[in-house]
Amino acid sequence: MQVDDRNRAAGGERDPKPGADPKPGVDPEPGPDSEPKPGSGRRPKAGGAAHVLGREGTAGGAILDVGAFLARDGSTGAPVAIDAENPHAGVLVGKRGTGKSYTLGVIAEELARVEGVSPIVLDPMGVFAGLGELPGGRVIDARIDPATLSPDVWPELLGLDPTGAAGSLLWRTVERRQNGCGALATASEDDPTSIAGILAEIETADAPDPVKRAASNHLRLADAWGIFDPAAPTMGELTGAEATVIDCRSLTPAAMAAVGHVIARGLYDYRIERGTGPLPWLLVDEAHAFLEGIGEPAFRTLFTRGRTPGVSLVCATQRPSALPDVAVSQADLVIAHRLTAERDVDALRDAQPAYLGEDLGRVLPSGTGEALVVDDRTESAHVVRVRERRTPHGGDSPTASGIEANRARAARRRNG
Ligand SMILES: Nc1ncnc2c1ncn2[C@@H]1O[C@H](COP(=O)(O)OP(=O)(O)OP(=O)(O)O)[C@@H](O)[C@H]1O
Repeated sequence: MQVDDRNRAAGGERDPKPGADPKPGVDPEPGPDSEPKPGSGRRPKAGGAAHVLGREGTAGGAILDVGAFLARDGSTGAPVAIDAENPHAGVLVGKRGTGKSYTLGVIAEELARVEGVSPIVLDPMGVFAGLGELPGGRVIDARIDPATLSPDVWPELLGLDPTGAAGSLLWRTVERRQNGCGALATASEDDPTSIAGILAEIETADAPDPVKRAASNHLRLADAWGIFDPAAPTMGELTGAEATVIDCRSLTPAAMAAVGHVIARGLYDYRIERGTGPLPWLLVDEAHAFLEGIGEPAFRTLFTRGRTPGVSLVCATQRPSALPDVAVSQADLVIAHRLTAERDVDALRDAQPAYLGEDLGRVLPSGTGEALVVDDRTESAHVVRVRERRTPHGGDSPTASGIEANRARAARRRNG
């Protein structure tokens, strides 16, 4: 492991990175990263950032100001930034209350200021609403177009065995309708891919009544999640905004997996097909909730191949052991707040053995807002203090009125 000991070596005994400034304190000479790119209104200036994580050398380009190096005595040193010029895959971990959501919010704020990128936040707790105050920022309800779910994922999404009678009836029905060759596909006044259209098609299917009933009941239950909407924003619309928060409060676990699947897969496919427009950064809080079921393979793809077409991903979770094995091992940026559960420390260390040593549990910083950042590009690790938010952070304890608002929101979803 190579540890940049400019303020505090994460690994203690390990060698500092060759060529790194061995003196604790502020790097006196900000590199060329401090030059803003000409002609870019939103592009943040580096403002003397001494160290850019996720970027080799001193090449210029967009950066995200996230905080400052943290010294052993608790003082802060040179500014620390994250590269935003290139796509990245990151994981952000830490036990409850250590600052994961807050740090994710800092990254989103910074991305919203960068020209040519578009942050999209999956917000399961409603703590990112403050980002809607950013110029061009918006908070939208979680909605997905049923047509964007391929026929094979429907049985699993609805908890049906794809090889069982009801699961395969559903699969075949969705397939026929998406191909425009269902019996009612053209007769229905509804969008042929709507839930109502699929239900109507199942009614006319040549299948035993109990099988049709089972498929229809599961479909109606899913409809009550309130997320299916043929007019849901397209990936082009999502990536066209300065910053988008997708409000996923009150969604069931299956609905979260569906939203995660559609957004993660959709952004990847969109970039593969179009290859133009702002580069999406998908920021996912409580990521383990979205990576269940049908969500998992879509995120796995983003972790392993997302950077090639230009999709960045940052997944925050208090349970790194619940992420797919590729998540931490493929991440080129690991931001670790305090972790105490042995299995979570192990998951982190096992996936990044080259950088994180046996004493990882001991060297993770303990203060709120402090994090160990592992940078795969420069093969180094640093302890940083994350800067304060510019927009309100909504991570406060739940209040009775907040819970009531959640209930009302869930009811609105159910009633369309
Ligand atoms: N960098 C920071 N600067 C100042 N305050 C911070 C910072 N990071 C976190 N905090 C404070 O700590 C609180 C908890 O942070 P946060 O909500 O991000 O925790 P979390 O790790 O996401 O917790 P949970 O897992 O419960 O969602 C915040 O409400 C904020 O007040």
